Order: sequence, then structure tokens, then C-alpha cells
Amino acid sequence: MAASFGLFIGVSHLEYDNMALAFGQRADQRVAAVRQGMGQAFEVLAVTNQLFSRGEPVSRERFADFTSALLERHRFIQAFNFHRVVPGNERALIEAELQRVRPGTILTEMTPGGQVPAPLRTRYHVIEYVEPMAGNEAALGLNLSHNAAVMDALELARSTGQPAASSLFALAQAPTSQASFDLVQPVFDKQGVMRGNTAVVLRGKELVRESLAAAGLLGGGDIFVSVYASDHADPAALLFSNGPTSRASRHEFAGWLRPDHGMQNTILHAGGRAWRVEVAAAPRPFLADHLASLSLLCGGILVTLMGAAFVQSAGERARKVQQLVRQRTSELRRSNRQLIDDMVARERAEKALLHSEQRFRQLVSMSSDWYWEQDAELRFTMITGGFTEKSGVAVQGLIGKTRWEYVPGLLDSESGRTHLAKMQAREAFNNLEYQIVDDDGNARWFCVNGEPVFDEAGVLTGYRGTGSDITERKLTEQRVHHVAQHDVLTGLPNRSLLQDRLSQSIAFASRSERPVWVMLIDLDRFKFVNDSMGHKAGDVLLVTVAARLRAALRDADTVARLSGDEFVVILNEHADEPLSPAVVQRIMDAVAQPVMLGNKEFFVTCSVGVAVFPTEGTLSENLIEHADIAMYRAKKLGRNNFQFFTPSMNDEAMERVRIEGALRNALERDEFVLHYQPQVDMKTGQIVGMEALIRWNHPELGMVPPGRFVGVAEETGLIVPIGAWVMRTACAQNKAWQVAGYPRLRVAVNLSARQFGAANLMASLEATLQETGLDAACLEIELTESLFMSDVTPAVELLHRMKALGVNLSIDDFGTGYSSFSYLSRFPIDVLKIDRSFVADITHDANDAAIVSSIIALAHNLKLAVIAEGVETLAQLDYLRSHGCDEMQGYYFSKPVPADQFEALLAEGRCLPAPTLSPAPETLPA
Ligand SMILES: Nc1nc2c(ncn2[C@@H]2O[C@@H]3COP(=O)(O)O[C@H]4[C@@H](O)[C@H](n5cnc6c(=O)[nH]c(N)nc65)O[C@@H]4COP(=O)(O)O[C@H]3[C@H]2O)c(=O)[nH]1
Repeated sequence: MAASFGLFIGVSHLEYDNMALAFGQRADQRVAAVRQGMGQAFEVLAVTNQLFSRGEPVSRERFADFTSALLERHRFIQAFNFHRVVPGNERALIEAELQRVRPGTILTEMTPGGQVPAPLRTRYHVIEYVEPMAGNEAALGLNLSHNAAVMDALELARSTGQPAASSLFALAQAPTSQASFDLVQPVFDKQGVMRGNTAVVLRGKELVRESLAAAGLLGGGDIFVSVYASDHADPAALLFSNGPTSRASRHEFAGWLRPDHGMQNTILHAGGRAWRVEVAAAPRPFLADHLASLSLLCGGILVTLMGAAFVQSAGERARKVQQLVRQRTSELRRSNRQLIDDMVARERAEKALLHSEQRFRQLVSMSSDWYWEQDAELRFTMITGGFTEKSGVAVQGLIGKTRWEYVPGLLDSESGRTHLAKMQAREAFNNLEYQIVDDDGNARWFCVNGEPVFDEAGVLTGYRGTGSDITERKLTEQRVHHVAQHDVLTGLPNRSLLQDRLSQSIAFASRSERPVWVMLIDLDRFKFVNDSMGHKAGDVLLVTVAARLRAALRDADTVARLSGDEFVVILNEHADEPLSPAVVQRIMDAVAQPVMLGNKEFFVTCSVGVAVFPTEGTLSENLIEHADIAMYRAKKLGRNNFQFFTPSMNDEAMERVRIEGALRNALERDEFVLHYQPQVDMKTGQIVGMEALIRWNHPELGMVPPGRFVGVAEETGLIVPIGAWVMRTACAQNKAWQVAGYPRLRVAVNLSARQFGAANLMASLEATLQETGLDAACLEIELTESLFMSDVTPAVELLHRMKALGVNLSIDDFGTGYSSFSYLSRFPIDVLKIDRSFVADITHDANDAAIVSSIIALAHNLKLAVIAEGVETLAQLDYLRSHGCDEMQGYYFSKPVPADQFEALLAEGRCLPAPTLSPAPETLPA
């Protein structure tokens, strides 16, 4: 761009130089034309002056002739004049002369206010001749002696001897015309005195125009000429101008691009005066003069722009390429980094996958599960995780098969059909359990879970899941199920399964119209075995009996253990063997075989109750209950017995139930009373004590004996509060009698096994003694042998604690239970009570008599007192007395009586009659 401008400026200057050269030539031409015009004017003056300079008078006509040709040729001449120097005294002459030429003419002068008559002067310089007259009439007679312009020029011309030019002044004949001036040349007479001068009045403007026109330079508007009658551009001296003057043009042509080449000033010297000729070129369109430079500039700019554009586009392209390269590079770097990250991530993922797979394999191998996969047709494609080892089935046998192909019976089961439906619905399934037979022929149970697998399009690609061998669990469940339905000890069905079997049997009986017998078998004296020989012996006995019952029955029959020593047998009648009591007897005989318990042989018998279905009044659901009632009756009638249920038994059972219900309120309703049976010293015959025996005075049942309700009270546990009441009442009564002044007696109170086992026995006992104020020595507690049969140690401890209170302890019904010398020696017992069953027969049963005498001897040897129960006869009394029995109790002396009657006995002072004189026999005859 700079080069273009440089070139442009250079070429511009060349163009200017060229223009300046051309202009200079044209300006010179114009200056020369002006100079020539001026020269012509001077020549005309000189010619005219010569006319007068000859010394001969020049007539007006001659002057007119002479100048007329010149006037014709030079249009720029306003007039030819001859100025005469006129002394002041000749004014009139000259005026007369002039009036002759032109009437009325007087000498005039020009003043600023216009042309006025000339004042009187000493000398005048009057325009005497003027040609042409027409148009110049005002000049005739004009006095110029005071016209400085003309006089100065005349003086110059006289001094130089050359024509001189005046400055510009206003003409009298044309006061408004500008740029007029005179060329003057003095006219001398022969004496050399200036008599006047010739003058050519010039119209400066026309002079220059004609000069230029004559040179053919007037046309053309592109160059202007200004001429000043001065050496400087004084507007007042402006002679001619056909265009802008120098002052104005200077403004227009200024500019750094346009040096002042269009202006030329030339100073001409003519007629003793400097003439300034200014030639100025008209402003031209810049383009016309500077086409080349402008073209160059435009071309340069174009080239520059194109070059710049090219460079720009090339640069842009390069930049874009560079940017692209940079972008690609960064993308490449990024993708490289991404790639590296991906590789690292992939490596990490692969490692994680590897670890996960290892973990999976380890877990699978450690877990009991295996992992399986199936294809879209639900055929196994893979089973891993030690399947063969865990299941005992070779994997190869399963690959390519569906589950129901290798477990053929699967779809027959409900769970199998559900499984198939789920598979067809493409749903997950859980805990599908099925049984298979492994390669060794063993039955096994599998449990499998699975879920469908879909591809990205949602199309099923197969199933996968886990499986485990649950054979152990299944067997355990079966065992648990078996345990739930069977007795643990004997393996026989328990009550739950019994109900099922009974329902089945009844259903069978209903269909076959053959009866069902339900036998309830209770072992006799089982409690005794259990208590005396320990639970293990009891268990052995139960297991043995169970096996015997099982062996005695057919497979179709059911034997179940109901509870404790109770068994239930269900017998369905079959065509080949009608049911009969002989069947019952056979079963009883099977049980009644000796059993080895430890090293002792034990004979076990049982009591059996039988209920038959169908029987009038027996519902199927009451069969076992009725059998139980019948068994209860059998037990009552004596052991090793069986009874068939009859509706009357039911009445008794109902009464039991009624008693149980009424018993619960009896204590609150104060329905119990105590009767007292005296205990008499055999030696003195005096009452020494009494046994408190409970009676239940029921409003409807009347006086209920203890045999009807004590057992029920024991079974229900009601005996504990009832017993406490008995103890308290008996103690209080005894104390009352003592306080009443009766002899100090001992009161005996029965303590049931249930009471003996009660936790608060000691506390209750102590509280009773405390509350009643009875001396402990006046209380005797009667215990039965069965209390000591089971766990002896705590019983011993308890007895010692009771003994420590000071109470007496006696063993009731001695000889009927498990009588043992060992406990007699270990226990702190004071009294043995001989059971009345022995006493009853001592007079006619040698064995009982022997037993009684033996008990007495034994007791005495052990330093125990002996009291005989149930003494009804004198013979019995005598026998006992003769054998040294210490005390007696029985109807012979008194029945148990209410307290008031007992008090009457005391008051009466009843005694035993004295012993008979005849000695009692030692032993009764056999
Ligand atoms: N045949 C006959 N019997 C005689 C004779 N002398 C007394 N007896 C009866 O023999 C039983 C003696 O009581 P037990 O052997 O302790 O037998 C008692 C005792 O085991 C129990 N019992 C009675 N009262 C209570 C009590 O308050 N608490 C507890 N736990 N059991 C009691 O009920 C059983 C029966 O009592 P009871 O019916 O009062 O029957 C009493 C009594 O009336 C006689 O000469 N001949």
C-alpha cells in the first residue's frame, strides 16, 4: 500500500511537472501577448507624438484623420488627446478656441464630487484635442494640471524622454469605466519647452483582451489571465481579469497534492511602470490530470487489497488449517487420553472381572449352590459350581435337556406345573423344589431359583439361576414332621397323628360298616416305677410296652402314645378277624410280661378302657374320652382289668366334672368343714390326739366324702389352698381346745403330694403356727409313701426343715406303697401309720397280721411310734395292743366327728376300755 502511495505521489508529481511545463508555456504565451499589446499602445502613442513633435501645427482635422485609422485598428483606445500647457492668462483664449470646436466648452476639472469648472489657476494643462469626439466630449477642456496620475506619468516621460504610463484613474467622459489609463509623451517646441503632450487614453481591459484575442489566447476556460497596473496584486490596480484573481486562486489550488503549478506571475516594465501579469490555470478535474497516478494508485490498492485478501485468505486458510490441526491434535490428544483412560479402565474392569470371577468361582465352590444356564429353548447349556460333586449327578446327563426332561415327574406336581407356567410367561421363579434320583440311585432333593435373560431387543435368550441340594433339609423336615406327629420316646404316633388315624378309621368304618374299637391303655403302677426307679426305668418300661403293643397288632391298626403311661390303640374290624374281648385280653397279655428294669424284673400290668364305634350315644370325637372313662372305671375296679364304655360311666365322669366345677367355689363359699377322729393311746386308753379329716358340705350333693373330691382336688391343684385351709383350721381348733382347758392334744393333718411339692409350703406352715399360736409339737403332718418315691434328696431336706419347726411327721397308709427301709432310716419320721387294709384282716388273715406285727416291730426298732388305722373291733384292738402298737384310730373308738362332738368326747373324758384279761394270741390261726 505504501509503495502504491509512493508511486502515486511520484507519478502525481511527474504529472504536475508535466502540467506545470505545459502551463508555463501557455502562461508565457499570454504574457507575451499582453506585452505585445502594451507595445502596440506605446507605438501608437509614439506615432501620434511624432505628429506634434515636428513643430508644425497640427490641425484638428489632421489630428482626427491621423487617429481615425488608429482608432479603427485598436479598439481598446478610448481616445487620442493632445494636452496643451496653457498659462493662466490665456484661459479665455483657450476656452474661446474650445467653444468654437464645441460650443459651451469651458475649462473643467475632475473632483471627487464630479466634473466641475476649473478654478483660476496660473497654469492649466488642458485637453485641447480629443479624438474621437463622440463619446469623449466631457474630456474636451478638462484641466489635468491637478490630475496626479497624468502629471506623474508626464513628469516621468519628460525626465526619461520615453513615453510613460499613468496609473489608473477615472475618466471624465466615462467616470464609471474602470481600468483606464493614459500613455503620455511630452511635446516640446523648438526651444525645447514642453508645450504639451500627446496622450493615448486606453481602456486597459480591452487592451489586454484584444492582445490575447489577437494571439488567439482568449478562448478556453481552463486558463485565466489577470493584469495589474502595479507590481503587486492590488485590486485597485486590476486592469484585466478573465477568471479568478491570484488571491482567490491561491485558496483553490492549495493542497499538498497540488503544488502551485497552475499560477505564474510575471512583472512587465513598460512606460516606466511595472505591470503584473498573473496567469492561472482553471481548476481541472483531478481525475483528468491524474489518470495515470490514480490508475496506479487504484491498481496498487487493488493489487494490495487482492494481495491482502489473498494473504488474508491464505492466512485464514492457514489459520483454519492450523486451528483444525490444533483442534484435531487436541481431539487426538483427548481421544488418546480417553483411549488410555479406556485402556486403564478396561484393564481395571478386566481385573475386577477377573477378581469377581475368581470370587464368584470361590463363592460358588465354597457355597452349597451351583450355577446353571439355559438357552431360549430352556435346555441346559451350562452347569457349574461343582454340580456333580454337590448333587451326585453328572453334568453331561443334563446338558441339552430341559428340567422336566431330566425330572420326568416334575410336571405332574402342582409346583412343577406352576414352574412351567412361569417359564412360559418368562417370569422369575423361586424355591422350586423337586426330587431326583442321583447317579448312585439315591433320592435327592434340589431347590432351584432362576430368572429369564433378555437381549437388548427384549428377546428371551434363556434362563439362569442357582440350585442347591436340599436333601439334608428335606430329611430334617421329614424328621421334624415325623417328630411332630410321633412320640419321641417310643416312636409311636402322638396325639396329633392319632386324631388323623382315628378320623381315617372312622371313615373306613363308616364305609365298610364294620366297627372301630378305641382302647385306652394305662399302665398300672407306672408312677410307682417312675418315682421309685427313676425316669430312665420308666422310659424303658414305656418303650418296651410300646414295642409289645406294636408287635401285638397288625400293621393296619394304630397304636399311639397319648401321654405319660397312656396308650391308645385303634382297631378296625376286618373280615378275617372280628373284634372281640379276646383281642383286648391278648393285648393286655402282651403287655403283662416281665420287664427287666436295671437288674430287677418288674411285672407290669395295665388297665384298659374300650370305646366302640358305632355305639349309641358315642360320637366319633368322644371315642378317646369314653375309652378314658372306661379305663378309669377299670382302674377303680382293680388293676390288670379292662372295661367297655357304658353310658353310666359317662354319668360318673360327668359327676367328676361337676364336682371339679363346684370345688372351685367351695372354699370361697365356706362349704368345707373338718371332722376329727380321735387317736387313742393303747396303754392309757386316753385320747392323745386326733386326725383332721375334711368334709365338703355341698348344698346339692350333701356331705361329700373326701374320696369323691380329694383326688379331683389333687388333679386340679385345688388341694393346695384347700390343704392350707385344713391346716389353719385344725391348728386353730386344737389351740382353741387347749385354751379351753382340755388336755394338750396332737392334731394330725394329711398333706397331699401336690402340697408337699408347693413352693410356699414352709412359709405357709410357719405362718399357720404363728397365726394360730399352736405349739409345733402339737401338730403332726401325715405324709404318704409316694412322696419319697421320686427325687429323694429335696424331700429329705424339706422334711428336716419341717422337723426343725418342731412338728411331728408320720407316714400314712404304711405298707401299701413302696415301703423302703432306707428312707425310714434317713427321714426324720416320728410315726408309722399302719394302713387300715392290713388292720381290717389281722384277725383272719395271717399274712396281714404278720405284716402288722412286722411293721410294729420295725417301727419300734427304728424308734418310731406306731399307730393303727381303721380299728373297728375289739379283737383288732387287742391284737394291736398285744403286739405293742402305741396308738389306735378307728370306728371302734370313734368315727371322725364334727368339732363340737369331738369336744363332747373330750369333755366326757372318753377312754378305751381296759384290755381284756385273756392274752391276745401272738398270731392268728391260719
Ligand atoms: N372303714 C373304716 N374307715 C375308717 C375307720 N377309722 C377311720 N376310717 C377312715 O379312714 C380314713 C383315714 O384317713 P386317711 O387314711 O388319711 O385317708 C383319707 C385321706 O387320705 C383323705 N383325706 C381326708 N381328709 C383329708 C384332708 O384334709 N387332706 C388330705 N390331703 N386328704 C384327706 O381322704 C381319705 C379318706 O378319708 P375319710 O373318708 O375321712 O376316711 C378316713 C376315716 O374316716 C374304721 O374303723 N373303718
